[in-house]
Amino acid sequence: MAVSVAHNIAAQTPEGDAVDAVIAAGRNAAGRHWVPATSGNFSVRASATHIAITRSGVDKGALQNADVLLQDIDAPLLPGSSAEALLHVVHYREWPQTGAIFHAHGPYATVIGRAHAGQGSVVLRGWELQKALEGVSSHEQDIEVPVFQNDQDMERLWKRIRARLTAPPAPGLILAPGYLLAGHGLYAWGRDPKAAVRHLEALETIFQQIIILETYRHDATDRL
Ligand SMILES: CSCCC(=O)C(=O)COP(=O)(O)O
Ligand SMILES: [Zn+2]
Repeated sequence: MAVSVAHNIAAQTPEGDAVDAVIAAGRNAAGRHWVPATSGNFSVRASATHIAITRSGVDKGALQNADVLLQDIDAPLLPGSSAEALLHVVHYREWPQTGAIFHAHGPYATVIGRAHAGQGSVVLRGWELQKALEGVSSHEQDIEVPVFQNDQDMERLWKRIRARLTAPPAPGLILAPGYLLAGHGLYAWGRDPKAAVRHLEALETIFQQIIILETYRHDATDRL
């Protein structure tokens, strides 16, 4: 089945649960002011071959079942799907263990991505909240969050993202379960929706803490 709209999907099925999880993720993100002006897109794996994903251009804080599509990850993208649906579908194809991908336009992630576009990554170190990321057990670990220049051509953008995520990380660095698009926002994923939202929240909060720290240091220097 290539085409399906979620208002026809029965509750308490893997597909129905995936739709519910997408709606809950959108509402949560809107409550945190991470998806202003219809931004952001959310997907949850329903099976080995299908994901539930948000329609394009809808308020992600007011999602209804009809705003969620059931997409076959090996089929062409459904009409009306998210403008960034390709970044979701190809990720699920490449990494079968990914259970949810959440994309938000939180202010701190968006600004940090733009500030670090020239370096191509942000390295996190010294933040206790790093331990909310899968596989991280210490604030002393160096976590690399890749940063990509924004691009409206999703195929070209995905080629750059894939090349980076499949390359071995530099010695001593662990790749975060997320990446930044400069001046655009943050993609984060996890084995299930709970892990994906934890990663989104941890990264957005650490970026906020970095910006507060840098502002504080800058202000303190001005006072000297
Ligand atoms: C209005 S924000 C511009 C598009 C975008 O970056 C986004 O995340 C939302 O796009 P979608 O097509 O998924 O609604
Ligand atoms: Zn976006």
